[in-house]
Amino acid sequence: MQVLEGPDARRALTRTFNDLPVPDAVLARIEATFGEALSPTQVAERILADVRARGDDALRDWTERLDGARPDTLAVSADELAAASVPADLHAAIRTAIARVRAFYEQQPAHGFLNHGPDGALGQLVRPLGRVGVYVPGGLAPLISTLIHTAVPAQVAGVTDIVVTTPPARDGSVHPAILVAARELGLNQVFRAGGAQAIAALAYGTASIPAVDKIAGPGNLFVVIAKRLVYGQTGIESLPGPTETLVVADDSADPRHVAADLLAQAEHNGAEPVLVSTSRELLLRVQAELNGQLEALPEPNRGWARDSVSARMKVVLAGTLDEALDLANLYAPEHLCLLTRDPWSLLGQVQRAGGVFIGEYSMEALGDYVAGPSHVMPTGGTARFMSPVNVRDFQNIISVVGLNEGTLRRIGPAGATLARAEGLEAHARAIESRLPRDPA
Ligand SMILES: NC(=O)c1ccc[n+]([C@@H]2O[C@H](COP(=O)([O-])OP(=O)(O)OC[C@H]3O[C@@H](n4cnc5c(N)ncnc54)[C@H](O)[C@@H]3O)[C@@H](O)[C@H]2O)c1
Ligand SMILES: N[C@H](CO)Cc1c[nH]c[nH+]1
Ligand SMILES: [Zn+2]
Repeated sequence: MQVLEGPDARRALTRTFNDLPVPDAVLARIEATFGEALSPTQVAERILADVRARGDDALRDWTERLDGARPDTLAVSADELAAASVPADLHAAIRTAIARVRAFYEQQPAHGFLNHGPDGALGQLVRPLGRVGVYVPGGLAPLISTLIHTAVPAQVAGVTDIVVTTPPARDGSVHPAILVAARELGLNQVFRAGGAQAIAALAYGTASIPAVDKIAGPGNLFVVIAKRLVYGQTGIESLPGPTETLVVADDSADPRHVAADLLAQAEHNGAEPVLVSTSRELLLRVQAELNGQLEALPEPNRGWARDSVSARMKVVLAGTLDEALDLANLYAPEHLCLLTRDPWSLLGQVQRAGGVFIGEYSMEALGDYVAGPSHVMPTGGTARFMSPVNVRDFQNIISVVGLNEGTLRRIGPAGATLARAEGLEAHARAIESRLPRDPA
């Protein structure tokens, strides 16, 4: 285990989304699939251009090539949706998750205002977006919860037209629990498409899949890079890519729990686990725990988690908790987990993270499912300027200006003066045309 300290730790935790290293396994799969060494961006560009040009035919070809399935119909039929079923405990858990996430977002202030005062009226109208696309990852694992954690905030915002895409299994089916969750949410537009090809379909539209006003939801590198590339053609909520968890732990932390929390996220595709501790002793004990817990995982999870731990895990020894928090803010993790003697005392120092998980009973894995806030959170350092999925992502704001004559008289001259300072004479005259003329 290489333990980073001081400037080495700062260097290792400094990053931007644009220069994230691409895992060797991803590069190897690209070369095997495309027969040449391309970057994920070049791959995404190729797929986007092809789907834009050839629509559903391209979508079917890429789905066959990348997911090994060639579904006859891209849309999940109403009968298929109605027939989907899961064991009763899973069905109940889906309902619990929906209720918890809905109850959380119903508390988010998301209304506008319109103040009629002495100036006339000024305000903001808040309107739900028209049509929204929700990407549900399904490469390694069918992320049932992600559908809930993306669609519910959109519904709370008032969006009624929601289009869901998710990669199909090799037999062309969509996981029944995703269909049950869609049904519970009242969603009936579900399509079999994953990766960059799904993002292309949502952005440009195809004969089967309608173009949307905004695409939300997380995914692997190909998905988030494709989202960034289609931004402008359509909206995107953020760049929630391969997951990452930074645990800050002191000597009071239980190494079993620290290891469990790191491994829980390590089993996601391309995940990056980071441990920052003020205790060298704890780092050693967590390392031993990690090895033991890894070996106890079943396959394929063991393989997924081992890849993240061996290829990307970072271990940092900080001099103090202040330094630990400083490093966490620099890294701006998707998840920041505080496992220290007094975790609440650190909250004031948290500046940049997708979500902060405080203490023993708020493990991030619970946040993935039923805590309440959406688990769709910015990664790759983008938590410096982006936020977890929330109601505001699914609304637009329209400014309202309805001033009266008295206000025009009072503030009009300042407007005209600024217009002339900008060299914009027509602006100034438009303002002055409604001002009373100077009697002189
Ligand atoms: N940040 C968040 O909020 C958040 C939430 C949930 C999941 N995630 C992340 O979502 C990701 C899910 O990844 P996944 O791979 O399991 O599912 P995914 O659905 O994101 O990606 C699968 C798709 O990737 C495409 N693909 C795979 N290899 C390719 C290649 N070589 N070239 C072109 N396209 C290729 C295929 O089309 C496939 O359908 C994980 O990295 C996970 O951490 C993030
Ligand atoms: N931890 C992932 C990224 O926040 C979300 C997830 C879904 N299912 C399990 N985990
Ligand atoms: Zn997770």
